[in-house]
Amino acid sequence: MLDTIVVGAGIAGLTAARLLHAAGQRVVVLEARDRVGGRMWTDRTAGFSVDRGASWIHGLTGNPLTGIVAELGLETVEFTVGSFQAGGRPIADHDEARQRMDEAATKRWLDDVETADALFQQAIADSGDDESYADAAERTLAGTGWDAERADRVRQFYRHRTEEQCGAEIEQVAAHALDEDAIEGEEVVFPGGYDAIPHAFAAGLDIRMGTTVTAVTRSASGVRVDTDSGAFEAAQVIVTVPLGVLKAGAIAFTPALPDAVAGPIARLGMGAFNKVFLRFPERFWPDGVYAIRRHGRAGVPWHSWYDVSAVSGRPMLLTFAGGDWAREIEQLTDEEIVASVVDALRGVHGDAVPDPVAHWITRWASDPLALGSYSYVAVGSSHDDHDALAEPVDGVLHFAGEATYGHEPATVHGPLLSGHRAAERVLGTPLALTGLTRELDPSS
Ligand SMILES: Cc1cc2nc3c(=O)[nH]c(=O)nc-3n(C[C@H](O)[C@H](O)[C@H](O)COP(=O)(O)OP(=O)(O)OC[C@H]3O[C@@H](n4cnc5c(N)ncnc54)[C@H](O)[C@@H]3O)c2cc1C
Repeated sequence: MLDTIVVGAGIAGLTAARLLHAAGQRVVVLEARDRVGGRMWTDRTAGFSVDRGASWIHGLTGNPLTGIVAELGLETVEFTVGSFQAGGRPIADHDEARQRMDEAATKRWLDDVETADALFQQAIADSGDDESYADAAERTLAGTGWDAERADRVRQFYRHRTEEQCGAEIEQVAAHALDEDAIEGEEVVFPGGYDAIPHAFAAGLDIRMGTTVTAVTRSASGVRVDTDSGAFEAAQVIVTVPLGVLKAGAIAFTPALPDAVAGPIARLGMGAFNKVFLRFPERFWPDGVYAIRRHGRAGVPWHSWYDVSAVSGRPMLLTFAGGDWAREIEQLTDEEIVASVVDALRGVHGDAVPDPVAHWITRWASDPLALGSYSYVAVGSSHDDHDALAEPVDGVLHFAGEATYGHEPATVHGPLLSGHRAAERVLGTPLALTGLTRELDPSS
């Protein structure tokens, strides 16, 4: 019998499997896809890297990924988005009439965001668990005494914040959802592709690709894991599939999961966030800005385009769709999506925008092995629900992965740390995180 089965070869599963293997356990990883990395997925079909899932290390300071990247010798490029902060990097802002805002107008807007954010923190602190981010935002804006147009610009900024950070509409997200989102400092991306990390972690592990888990049964002697290609037995199992997969009931748990775990699965939200990369024959946007942004009215999609030329070495822009819009575009064809993005860009830059020569579009919400992009604290849930989801069940079933790490959900380092925590619980002993990149002895 195996010591531990790990379900899912994303960063959480691979971290857990690697630490357990290094500790001498017999471990098998069951992965439904034909690749490792899960939501870390680099597309290299065009001869350069396009990260369809995670791109950024958010906050290098105190981040376990920082040391891992150094040990693996991976190339990075500094590209600080500041977790959707308003200021910082030079952004070419455009007003509702699509005119480039001058320095004074941009500063006025940034000052407004800063003023509102200070009030917003208090409004959030005063909010109960059943109140939404939208409720707190409206209370804040009402307190500013601003006219409708001025308040609406900041309102749209808040909407975009939850769409991008949570993959959800502002009304769906709990007022306290972003309380723990305090990632500061420099951020980097990977010209060679972020999935170099999961590929390095996978080396030396027994990973059964193309193996879809359908059921997990607990018994006095351990666990039985049924898949579409046979059953596996082990003393313990770590399940790292995305929250969307758990919510859909794609894996049958017997006996049924206790409320302490089933409750968080039901209460937490699974957001949708998609990327659209467009490669152009030449640059048409100004040098020295890291994004083009237009201030829109409610319901107007495509508002920010990030210059990712430094990553690919080609003239490329990246834009995002989050929340309802992310789910809507998944029903459109690639051609319809590209036309819609280009139309919005031409609204800003006019005929200077040539037809793109290539595009990459993600559809994470309809991917059956993700069913969304990342989790968020929905109205009625709390940050504690993330960690409650990881509480061991009957001492043999553990959950890990993005949605189980309350301190840093929706990141890469959060699930990495959740895999570390699960491995420690399986062994019942503290484990050093160092050594994740060390070569594994395949004979052990
Ligand atoms: C578009 C997008 C952009 C992002 N950007 C960033 C970013 O810039 N920075 C950042 O830090 N984070 C980012 N994230 C979040 C980050 O990618 C994820 O939080 C992280 O990769 C999740 O790792 P995980 O191991 O928890 O899950 P996953 O990577 O999803 O791994 C779970 C694995 O389980 C497998 N699986 C599912 N069902 C089954 C089954 N029934 N049987 C067997 N296997 C199964 C899946 O195929 C998958 O490989 C982004 C995510 C998305 C989608």
